Amino acid sequence: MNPLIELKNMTYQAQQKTILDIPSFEIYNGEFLGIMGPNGAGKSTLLKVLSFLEKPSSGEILYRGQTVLNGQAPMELRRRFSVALQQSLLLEGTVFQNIAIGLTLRKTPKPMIKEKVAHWLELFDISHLAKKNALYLSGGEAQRVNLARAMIVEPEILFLDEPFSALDFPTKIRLMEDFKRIMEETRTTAVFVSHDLMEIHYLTNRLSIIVNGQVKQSGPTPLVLEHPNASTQSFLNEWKKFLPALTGSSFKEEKVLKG
Ligand SMILES: Nc1ncnc2c1ncn2[C@@H]1O[C@H](COP(=O)(O)OP(=O)(O)OP(=O)(O)O)[C@@H](O)[C@H]1O
Repeated sequence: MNPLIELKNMTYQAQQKTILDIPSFEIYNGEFLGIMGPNGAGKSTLLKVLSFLEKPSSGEILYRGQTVLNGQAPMELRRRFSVALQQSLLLEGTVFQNIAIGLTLRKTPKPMIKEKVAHWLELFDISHLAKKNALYLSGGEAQRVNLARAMIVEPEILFLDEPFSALDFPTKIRLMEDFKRIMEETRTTAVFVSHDLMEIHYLTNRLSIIVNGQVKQSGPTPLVLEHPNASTQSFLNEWKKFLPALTGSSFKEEKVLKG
């Protein structure tokens, strides 16, 4: 199966420092890919390169097997993706208007916009907020609007950078449950940067661990969590202390150490 996006020998440099050095990386159709790693590892930068928001310093980006010239995707290609960040960045106007933005920009006919916004308001359980000023929402409500705004354009890939991390625990759990159901129903491909192992475990089916700008381990999420390699175990073991059930309480360090 051809990946949707593929990186080959990609580096990203800033201020004479190599931030990312990634020989190969793939995003496959239909997967929910997690990207996890310590602070400053390069997760957000990788997400920006994959979503064409940042241009790599060297290497190649392929979209459906075709090289994207200079890693600089045309607007037509960038519009196939959506990005949702930790801060919901909602604009002055109603919730309805905020969710409609992507369709308005694409000059979608008004009756269709109305129909689609109603559909996504319902899916995210925020129909009652449609006429509310988007700048006066709670954190959980604002993030629901943010995700509905990203999903309404039916992106080929949804890129998420810590969208749940500012939410209190009960709000996060409720939103993650709804979000997971929506992602499964729509079969949307997603790439999800998170610090939080619980979020990664709950949502993703494949996981890449980034340390110091390099991909140190990739694989099915449960496998990576249960069997970290020599490069990822010190990072994952920190989590294991607090969430033994997620990483496998019987996780066998001795086994990994022995190879
Ligand atoms: N434009 C830039 N100029 C200089 N340094 C940069 C630039 N962009 C990123 N960096 C540095 O690259 C490193 C990786 O940053 P990035 O935000 O991608 O990491 P991260 O893994 O997402 O971090 P966190 O988990 O703390 O959000 C950091 O040390 C950051 O300071």
